[in-house]
Amino acid sequence: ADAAPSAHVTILATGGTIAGSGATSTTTVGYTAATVGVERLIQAVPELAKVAQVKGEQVFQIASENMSNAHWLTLAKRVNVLLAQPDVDGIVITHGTDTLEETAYFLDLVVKSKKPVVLVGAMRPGTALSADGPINLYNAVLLAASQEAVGKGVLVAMNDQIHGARDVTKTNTSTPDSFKTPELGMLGYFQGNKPYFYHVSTRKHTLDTEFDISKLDALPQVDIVYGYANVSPVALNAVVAAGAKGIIHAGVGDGSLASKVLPSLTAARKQGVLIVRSARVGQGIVARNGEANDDELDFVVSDTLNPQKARILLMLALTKTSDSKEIQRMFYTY
Ligand SMILES: NC(=O)CC[C@H](N)C(=O)O
Repeated sequence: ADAAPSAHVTILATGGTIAGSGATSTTTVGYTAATVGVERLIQAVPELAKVAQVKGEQVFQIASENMSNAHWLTLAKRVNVLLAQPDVDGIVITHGTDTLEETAYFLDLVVKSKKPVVLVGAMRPGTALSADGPINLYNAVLLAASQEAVGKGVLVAMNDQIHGARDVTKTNTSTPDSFKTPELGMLGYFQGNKPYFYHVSTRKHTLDTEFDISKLDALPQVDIVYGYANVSPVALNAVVAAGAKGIIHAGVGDGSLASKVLPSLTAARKQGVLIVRSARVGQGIVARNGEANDDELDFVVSDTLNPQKARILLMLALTKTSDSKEIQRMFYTY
């Protein structure tokens, strides 16, 4: 018999379609997410035992549209405790795909370890024909058990591809190839039971960040307001009235600010609310002093972060400082 694999990987299960089940084998929408427990996920892929000694923990059992700041703090603290143990070599987190990229980026900024952390989900429930969960989970464990993944930051394993937390995004509502890193590029592939890396991000992550959530039990309120034709400041004003400490403006184009919205943004900034100019487009740079005079307005630009990831960085930034120049530096660092 083969010797047992030496790497120890803990699977933290949080719910999603990877733990979902549908009425029939052709049910690929309208199924129920977050029903199958972590032990059954592990039992469904006996091949995992060939690549790592696997342990499971059910951290949550939710659809990821319900992921909250509180869930993130609980999850990140658990990840840091586990990775500090000598008998844990890597972590896999099973997750709903809707906010998987957000959880991945949050962890990328707060995990204090070089050991691999890999997020994985599925686009089809386990009951479906050609369910993608089992192979995705197998690849994720393979990656978390690998030396290649050490020091690469938080990774996402989907559809035989390896993506980096900062730049990956869900691009399709339902197809198995939904996760992509358009333009900036995925990091690598799985093939023949091995991960292969080709790219690394130039941005800092994990051990090289300045963020420490170990003593936090809440994160500052940061909300996103969307730009569109015929926009009014109603949504923005509501968010400010609700007490937001920061706002991500998901502007049209390269982060343009409509003249009907600008006065409310300026007023919010004067009240101390941090304003980040981001773009709903999803790719490309929002340039400082490009589409608006950010120096004069005292706004921050998101660089290439999409709005939902800019929200995460701004929340963490606000746990350290309210200085807009410092926060701008962080947006060019992470
Ligand atoms: N494919 C999925 O995982 C989507 C299921 C659910 N909406 C979630 O994100 O948890």
